[in-house]
Amino acid sequence: MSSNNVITVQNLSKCYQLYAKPYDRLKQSIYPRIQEFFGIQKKQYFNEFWSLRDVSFEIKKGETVGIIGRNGSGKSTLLQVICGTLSQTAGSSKTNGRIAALLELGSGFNQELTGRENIYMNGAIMGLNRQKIEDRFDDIAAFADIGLFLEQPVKTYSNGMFVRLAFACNIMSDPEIMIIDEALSVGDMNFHAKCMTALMQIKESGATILFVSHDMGTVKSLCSRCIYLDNGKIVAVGSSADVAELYIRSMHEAMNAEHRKLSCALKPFAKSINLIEATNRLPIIAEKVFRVDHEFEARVAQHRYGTGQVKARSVILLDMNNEFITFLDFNQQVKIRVHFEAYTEKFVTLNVSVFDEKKNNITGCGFQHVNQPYLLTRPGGRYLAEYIFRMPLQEGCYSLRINISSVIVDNESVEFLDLINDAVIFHVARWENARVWSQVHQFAKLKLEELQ
Ligand SMILES: Nc1ncnc2c1ncn2[C@@H]1O[C@H](COP(=O)(O)OP(=O)(O)OP(=O)(O)O)[C@@H](O)[C@H]1O
Repeated sequence: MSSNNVITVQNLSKCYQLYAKPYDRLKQSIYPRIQEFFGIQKKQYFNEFWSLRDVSFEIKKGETVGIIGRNGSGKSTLLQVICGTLSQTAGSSKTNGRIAALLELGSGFNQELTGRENIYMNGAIMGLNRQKIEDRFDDIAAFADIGLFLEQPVKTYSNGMFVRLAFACNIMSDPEIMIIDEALSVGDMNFHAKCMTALMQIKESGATILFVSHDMGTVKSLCSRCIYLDNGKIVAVGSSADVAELYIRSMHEAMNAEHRKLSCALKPFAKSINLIEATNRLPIIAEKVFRVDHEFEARVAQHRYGTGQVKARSVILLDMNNEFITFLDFNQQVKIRVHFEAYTEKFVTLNVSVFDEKKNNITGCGFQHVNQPYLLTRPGGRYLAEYIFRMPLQEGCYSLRINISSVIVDNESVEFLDLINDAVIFHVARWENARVWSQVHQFAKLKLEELQ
C-alpha cells in the first residue's frame, strides 16, 4: 500500500450462498464431501449471489469519500469488509490507521449494559485508558444528549438515541479513519446538524472519512470524491458533484420507467386532475415568435434526459432590457425564458433551479411557487414560460437546471419529461457593499438599541 493511502481495496468480491430451502443448507454441508469421497463430481445446493464484484479503489489520507448507490448495491457490505466485520470471498482490503466505525444499528454496543458502561467499554476497545475516557466522558454525554437514558441499558434505546451515543463515542476517540453507514439519517434534524459540524471538524483535523448516504446534498457538501456502486460493481468514481449527478440521473430514469409501468393504475387520478383543471389551457398569442435554438439543443444533448414528451427548445437568461446576459451583478434581476414544445397531452409544471459549482441546489422556483396551476399541454402545443428572478448570490459560477415534469401525485411524485442540467451557465459578481457570507444573501432588517 502506498504510504499516502489509508484504505486500499483490490479486486474485492463478496459472494453469499442463497439456499432455496433450509434443507439445501444441510445437503450442502454433507453431500459434497460424500461425492468427493466417491470421486463423483461435486454438486452445489445453493445459488451464488455476488454482493460485491471486483471492486478496487484507493483512498488517500485526509480524503472524504462518499459511497452511493441504490438499495442493495453493496455499500454496507463494502464498509463491513473494510472494517473487518465481514470476510471477503476474493480480493483484499487494507487499512492504515485507527478506525471508528458506525455501521448497522446495534453493532459495537453491548445491549445489556447501560449507555455509561458502553462508553467505557467502547473507549477501552478504541485503545483509550480509563483516565482518558473519564476526561472525555462529559463531552461524550453532552454530545449524545440522551438525558437519563445514559443510565439505562442500551436495549431500551430508540434508533435515534442509539446513533447519538454511538456517534458521540466515535468522534471522541480521535479516529484516523471514520466510517459511517447511513447512520445520520436516523437522527433528528438537530442531531444531524451537530454531526455535520463534528464531521467537518474531523475532516479539518486531517482524518479520512468514508461515508455512505442516500442524501446527495450531504454527500456533495461533505465529500470531495464519490464512489458509485450498482449491483456490487463500481459504476463511477470521481468528483462528488459529477458522480452524484450521474446517480440522480439514473434514479430519475428508473423512476420514469416505474411510472410508465404504473400509468394504468394511475389513470383514475389523471382523470380527477382533468376535471379540476380542464380549463387550464392558455390563450394562443400569435404575435410572439416561438424560438428553437439548435445550438442550445446540441450543447445540452449530453446533459438532458426524460421521456421527451414535452421538450424545452430554447432556454435563455436575459436582463430586464431583454439582452442576453451571463455576467450578473450581485442581486441583479433577470428573466429566465424557456420556449417549450409538447408532443402529447400532459399536466406539466416547469421548474427552474439554480445550482452552484459543486452542484448544490441553491434556489429555484416551480409553477406551484407562483400559484400557476399545472398546464395541460396539447400535442403540437408551443409555449413560453418566463420566470423573473433576483440573484442575491455569493460571487461565483452557477448553472440553471430546467425540469419539465408531469405530475403523478400532487407535490409528491413526478415523471421527468425533460430535465436539462447546465441549461445556462452564469457568473455572479462580488457585491461591492460587503462580503457575502452565505450562498444566498438575506436582505434583513436590523433593529439595534442600547437598553438600560
Ligand atoms: N447475509 C446475507 N446473505 C445473503 N445476501 C446478503 C446478505 N447480506 C447482504 N446481502 C445482499 O447483498 C446485497 C448488498 O447488500 P448491502 O446491504 O451491502 O446493500 P446496500 O447498498 O448497503 O443497501 P441499502 O442502501 O439498502 O443499505 C443485497 O442484495 C443484499 O440482499
